[in-house]
Amino acid sequence: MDSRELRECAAVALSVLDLTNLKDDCTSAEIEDLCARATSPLGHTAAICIWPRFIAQARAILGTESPVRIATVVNFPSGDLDVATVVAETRAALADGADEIDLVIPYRAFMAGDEAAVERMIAAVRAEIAAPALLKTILETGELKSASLVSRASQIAIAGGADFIKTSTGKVSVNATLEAADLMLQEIRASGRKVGFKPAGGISTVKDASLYFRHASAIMGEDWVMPSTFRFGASGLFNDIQAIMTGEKATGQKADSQTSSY
Ligand SMILES: O=C[C@H](O)COP(=O)(O)O
Repeated sequence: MDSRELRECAAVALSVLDLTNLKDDCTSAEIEDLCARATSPLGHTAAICIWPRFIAQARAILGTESPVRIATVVNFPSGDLDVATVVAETRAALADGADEIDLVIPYRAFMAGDEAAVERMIAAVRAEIAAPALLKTILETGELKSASLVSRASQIAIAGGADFIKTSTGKVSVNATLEAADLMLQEIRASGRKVGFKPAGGISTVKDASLYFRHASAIMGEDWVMPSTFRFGASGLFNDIQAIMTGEKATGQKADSQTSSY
């Protein structure tokens, strides 16, 4: 990848970034900073992704006409809450001004063989969310441990009406991987539906981002990577995007390869 390609890649990564702060100790000052970075002179991100308690603050900062959407998380990060609680979280988030709900599926129940628990959760939350708001389902692929479970969880989420399937919370030891991306993208393609893909967790360089772009384009086609179908969930990627777009960081090295985890 030459320096021009890396700069182009950085610009695309910015446009599909869900700029994330889901730190347990996130502060209001950090939300102000996140909103500023999401709307910097470099261009705007697709969204910010924040804890529910900061939605109203972010909405007040961004206003109602902002191109930056507000994503939040429910049933996060354990995936263990009951359906009524998660529905209440979702309603409150939408009332506060969220545009996108990132729902952790009950992945532990799923791993124990309870597919119906996943279907019930997705159906209940889906019923609360009307366009243009979006439902993203977090599969926590690093915990699923097998390719067949990643594929099956993707199928259930897609059948349940998810607008996006997302790899990870960023809170477990294995987060986004290229192999999980491959499995999830294959399921999106096989479904024939317009479902987006969000790799999340541990993606911190534009070179990493380029590997996901390459995968997505190979499976879904060259023009598929856009905010309506592709997002990165990342807290640190913005720094590398900024360094490359402003020329602070020398470019021109080749993208590194990455190994499989299944
Ligand atoms: O949903 C996004 C992840 O929580 C972000 O994870 P990260 O902090 O490893 O980029």
